[in-house]
Order: sequence, then C-alpha cells, then structure tokens
Amino acid sequence: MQKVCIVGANGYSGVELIRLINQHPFLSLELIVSHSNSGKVITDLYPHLSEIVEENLEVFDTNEIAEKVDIVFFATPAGVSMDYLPALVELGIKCVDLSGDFRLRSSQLYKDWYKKIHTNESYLQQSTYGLTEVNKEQIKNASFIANPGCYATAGLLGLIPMMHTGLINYESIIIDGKSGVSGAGRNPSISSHFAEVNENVKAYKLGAHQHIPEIEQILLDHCEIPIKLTFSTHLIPMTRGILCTIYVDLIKKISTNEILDIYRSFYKNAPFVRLRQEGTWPSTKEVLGSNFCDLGFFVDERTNRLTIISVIDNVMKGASGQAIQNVNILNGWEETTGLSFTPVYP
Ligand SMILES: NC(=O)C1=CN([C@@H]2O[C@H](COP(=O)(O)OP(=O)(O)OC[C@H]3O[C@@H](n4cnc5c(N)ncnc54)[C@H](OP(=O)(O)O)[C@@H]3O)[C@@H](O)[C@H]2O)C=CC1
Ligand SMILES: CC(=O)N[C@@H](CCC(=O)OP(=O)(O)O)C(=O)O
Repeated sequence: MQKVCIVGANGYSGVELIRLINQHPFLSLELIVSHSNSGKVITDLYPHLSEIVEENLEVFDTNEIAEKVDIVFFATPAGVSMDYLPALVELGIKCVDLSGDFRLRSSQLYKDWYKKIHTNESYLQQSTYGLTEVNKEQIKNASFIANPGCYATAGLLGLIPMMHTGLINYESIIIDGKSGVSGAGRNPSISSHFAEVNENVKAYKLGAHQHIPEIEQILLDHCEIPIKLTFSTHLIPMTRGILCTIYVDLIKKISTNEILDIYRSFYKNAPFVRLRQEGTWPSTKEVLGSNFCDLGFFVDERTNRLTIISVIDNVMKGASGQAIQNVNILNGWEETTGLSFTPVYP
C-alpha cells in the first residue's frame, strides 16, 4: 500500500483524485491539502463525499507530508508546485504535478506562455512528461512526473503516430479543440458563468494557449522537425469532455484503413486507447467518466487531408485518471489498476 497526499484536493481534479484513490486497491489517502479552505471538512465543500471521505483539509507543510506519505499529487494552479515540489522530490517523495509548472523544458518558454517567472528552473530538465502511452519506459523510473495538459493529451495521442510515418506535411497541422467548462476549474469566473456558457460556443486564447508550446515540444521529439502548430480552443456548454479535430495534410495517397493499421500498431499495448472503425467517429459521451482516449479517422481523397477525431474526459484521461495511470506504471502495477471504468452513458 502506498500512502498519498493531494495538494489542491478541493479543486475539480483534486476531488476526482479522491474518487479514484478511494477505490484504488494499492493507494490510501492520508492527507488532503488546500489553500484558502484549509480547516474545513471536504464534505462541507463536496457533500457527495458524505460517509465516503470526510477528512479535514490541511495547510501545506513539507515536513508533515514527507513524514506521512509516499506519493504527492499537485492538483494546483500554475505557479504553485514550482515552489513546493522540489523540496519533496529531494526528500525522496514521488510527485505527480497536474499543473503546467514542469511540462516545458525551458524557463523562457514558461515565462512566455504562462506569464510567470519559474522559481525552480533546474527542475524543468528533470521532470518526466507523463503522456503514459508514449513515455511508459521513462515513467517507470521517474523521480517526478509532469502530467500533460488536457488538450495536449487529446491532441498528442491523436497526432503522434503520424509523426513517425513520413506521410504528412509538417507545416500545416491544425488542432481544433473544444472543452467542457470543468476544464477551467471550480473557481467561478465571468467566462465560466452559466449565462455566458449556456447555449453558446466561443473561441478563447487563440494563439496564446499554454498547450501550444507543450504540444510543439513533444511533437519535435517525435519528428525532429520544429512544428508551428495552429491550435484553436473553444468553450462549449458541457461539463466534462474534450473533442479535438485534428487536420493533417498527406503527402502520399493512403486510405483510412491503412491509417488505422498505423494506429493499431502504435497503440497495440495501450489499453486506454480505442480506435473507431472506418466511417464512425467518437463523441465525448463515449468516454465520459473513463480513462479512455477514443480516436477516429477520415481521409478525404479529394483534398488528400487526414482528419483525426480524438476525445477524452478532461478530468480523467486529461488530468486525474492519467495521473493515476502514471502512478501505476511508476509502482510497477498493471496500468489499468483502479481505472477500469465503463464510460457513463447516456
Ligand atoms: N480541470 C481540468 O480538467 C484539468 C486541470 N488541469 C490542471 O490541474 C490543476 C488543477 O486544476 P483544477 O482542479 O481544475 O483547479 P481548481 O481551480 O478547481 O482547484 C485548484 C486547487 O488548488 C488549490 N490551491 C490554489 N492555490 C494553492 C496554493 N498556493 N497552495 C495549495 N493549494 C492551492 C485550491 O485550493 P483553495 O480552493 O482552497 O484555494 C484548489 O484546491 C491546474 O493546474 C489545471 O490547469 C489539467 C488538466 C485538466
Ligand atoms: C476550459 C478551460 O479553460 N480549460 C483550460 C485547460 C486547463 C488545462 O488543462 O491546462 P493547464 O494544466 O495547462 O493549465 C484552459 O484552456 O486553459
């Protein structure tokens, strides 16, 4: 049994971690930490946890955490874990950071896209990027894991198998992403207000989304060509779910079925990636509450363009589910341990 602490336990991804850890056979929840809500009982904020988890939210204390637990999840906004995670890693505690603080390898990139100065830049080079299906070997020996962003997870799982093929034009890749509102976290804001989101679809952060450099950095690892990605994000009137429509220009003639073969081979050992047969494409409801990423494909023979549809549940595979999947790998457990949920439907 590994003992666990969640920092930021009362946010959306924190409370999803509570749900997952509570039914995981090898993880036990020892400590939950918040910021402005420390002192409160978690059920004051989340009555759905009544008679299941009724712990107090504590103040962050490095020594107490290091004494009590083996693994720490940071489910905190950008700019928090960079101050706290390094000391825990130094003390031998395994950490998984759900924020963007350790995903980018350069502090300049972090400053440019997160508009913050990184306070522990030497750690940027030491993190392991936790896109499980792609980085499994590195994750096994990681001292700490930078869990990918939600859009980055959907976009990269959809794109990476094509990056190795030599079949695509690397200069014209487009990801069109759409997210449910839980992706913005629990803190209310004007942009997530019901009246702003309901019966509305809007683009946001065009050309400025923090997942652009994250995706470009990982794509570079896979094709050794610097990619300038067009990435558009949209907020849609839905609670959970991300759908990315990815457009890739092909430089050779290839059928949808041959594309499917490429993905079948790439994901042959990936229990959470499911491929749709030709002529059907996944929707967000088909992965709701689960750790699956479902992919569908269409080659338009008129334009010689490949469209990839990638869907995930942003709080699961996009955040807490993938964080648990990474902890499973880190501990040498079956990667599906505690994650074998059938999606919720309808
Ligand atoms: N929601 C999602 O779908 C996804 C989220 N992420 C990332 O995961 C992280 C958490 O997101 P989410 O759960 O949505 O966010 P929320 O806004 O819902 O929750 C943030 C949590 O962090 C806590 N917190 C804030 N500042 C501090 C601090 N200085 N020290 C300790 N705790 C602090 C808050 O505590 P309090 O309320 O008490 O102040 C709260 O518990 C973010 O970095 C986000 O970008 C990544 C992928 C998907
Ligand atoms: C709907 C919505 O606002 N979504 C968030 C996604 C947050 C996330 O996954 O990103 P980081 O972990 O990189 O902060 C956004 O687009 O910024």
